[in-house]
Amino acid sequence: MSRKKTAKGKGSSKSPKASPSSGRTGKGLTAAAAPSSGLVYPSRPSISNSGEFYDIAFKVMLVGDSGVGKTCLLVRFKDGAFLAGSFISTVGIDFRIWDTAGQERFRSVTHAYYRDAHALLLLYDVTNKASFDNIRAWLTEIHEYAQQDVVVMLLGNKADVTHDRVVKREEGEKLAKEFGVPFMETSAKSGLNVELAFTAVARELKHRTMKEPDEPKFQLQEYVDKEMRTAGCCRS
Ligand SMILES: Nc1nc2c(ncn2[C@@H]2O[C@H](COP(=O)(O)OP(=O)(O)OP(=O)(O)O)[C@@H](O)[C@H]2O)c(=O)[nH]1
Ligand SMILES: [Mg+2]
Repeated sequence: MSRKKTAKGKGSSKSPKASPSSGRTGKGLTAAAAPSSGLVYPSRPSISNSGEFYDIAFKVMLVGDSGVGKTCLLVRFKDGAFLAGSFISTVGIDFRIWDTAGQERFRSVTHAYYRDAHALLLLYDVTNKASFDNIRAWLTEIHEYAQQDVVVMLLGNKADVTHDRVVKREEGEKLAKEFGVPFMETSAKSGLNVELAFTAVARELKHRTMKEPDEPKFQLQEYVDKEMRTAGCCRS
């Protein structure tokens, strides 16, 4: 999603806007506090941990009930690792990665961060029916607090679990269709579709930003389905 610049780069040629803060979530996705125009043109290029520069930054957030695996999904994407064992619930907001807390008591804090988010990855846990049932409430909340054109993708996480699964993939697909959002199942444990979830959102955001007026819209769900077919990974 980000266009790399050389270390000598001085930001975009378009009029620069100061970005209050920025942080890298990994692999080309840059999370930043962004103006509501949708694009971030930092006064100086964002620099990643690996020393690469980017001149476009998007703010992507992970949301969903406590325990659905938001932190694990991000850690898997960023570090390629799985946080097994004890569950350390996120407190408030993790600024490093724009990972939000799912617990109700932090909701007022996380609302404040929706406003300038460009994309939201909305997670439920396929082994937790309540987390799936709460998706409608999450979508209502997103509608209320986020930008109208925010990119939302629904993710059914913990797809690696078989015996304790209580939400079928078809149910996730149906709900996503009802709300007109793209959907896929993921697993922070096995890595299933994790990279794809982030890159698909990144492609959508980049396409929106770069697209010529007469160019057709990027079809996120089509892209995801095609990628999954190519990988031969997840459709039964
Ligand atoms: N089997 C399996 N377990 C997972 C997966 N993702 C997360 N978990 C487990 O689920 C628990 C909760 O994961 P977290 O990532 O901390 O959940 P969270 O959504 O960040 O929770 P809050 O920070 O409270 O909002 C942990 O014990 C993880 O090990 C997954 O894909 N598969
Ligand atoms: Mg967390």
